Amino acid sequence: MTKTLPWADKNLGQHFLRSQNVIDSITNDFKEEAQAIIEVGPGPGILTEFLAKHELPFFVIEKDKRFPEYLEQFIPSEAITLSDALEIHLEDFFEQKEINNKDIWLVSNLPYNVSVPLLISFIKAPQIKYMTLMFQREVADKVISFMNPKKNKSMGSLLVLSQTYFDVSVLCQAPPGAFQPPPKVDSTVVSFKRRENPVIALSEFKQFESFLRKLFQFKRKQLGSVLKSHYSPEKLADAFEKSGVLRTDRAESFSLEIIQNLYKELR
Ligand SMILES: C[S@@+](CC[C@H](N)C(=O)[O-])C[C@H]1O[C@@H](n2cnc3c(N)ncnc32)[C@H](O)[C@@H]1O
Repeated sequence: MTKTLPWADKNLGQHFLRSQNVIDSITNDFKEEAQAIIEVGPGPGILTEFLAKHELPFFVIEKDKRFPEYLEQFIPSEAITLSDALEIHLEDFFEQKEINNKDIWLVSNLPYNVSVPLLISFIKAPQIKYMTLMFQREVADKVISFMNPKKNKSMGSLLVLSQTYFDVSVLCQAPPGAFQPPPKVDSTVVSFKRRENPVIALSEFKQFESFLRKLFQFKRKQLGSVLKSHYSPEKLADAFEKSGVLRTDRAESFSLEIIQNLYKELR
């Protein structure tokens, strides 16, 4: 960086990366198959500087008006969209930028307060084939923790949605000292690769998400009582039998496969 870092705006979740190891882990996660790159929340351009070295169409979306003057050291002003990423419809955005037919790698050191809704919007955009995302560790645990498919009790919507549509793996951990200013929490970098043939088609995302909302609303309650107001007793009995679950089971302990099967039986 040639310019000194600006002061960090806490309301925008600003913690700038300073660990070269973490910067390298993220930027080295580049896949040769990627045909375009998007960075969300580039800040003053700590990752941008490295990402811009690939000779691919590259666009960034940043909310803070102070940053274009920093980012323009590395990318042309036309590549910078000054906006709230949550308000952007990604598929329209890709079309405007003429990358809607490309396989996109999306990179983001995510602002913690908006990481979950942003992740959902990334999952829904089919052009995004690869992602390298930094999360607060607790959020990363909800995406990836799946140590024992039989005993796991942390099953939830975020894990199901992420892993139905992507293969996910942890790239590295980032302690508070990896950032300036240091956050109060640990962070985790997660790598995502879109599944070519997901068990539930992306076109059913909305319906699947709404099923998961019902399923996990009371995830410690027995399945039979959680779902009884949404489906007829016959339909439920049939779906439970075909998916190999009991009405006394609790959704928090299901495997990904059981949840996908249950959805398919009940849709
Ligand atoms: C954790 S900082 C990361 C900065 C830089 N990429 C880095 O790794 O050091 C998060 C960045 O996201 C930006 N940001 C916060 N909310 C945003 C939103 N809704 N849309 C776009 N950018 C946002 C912040 O201004 C900040 O630049």
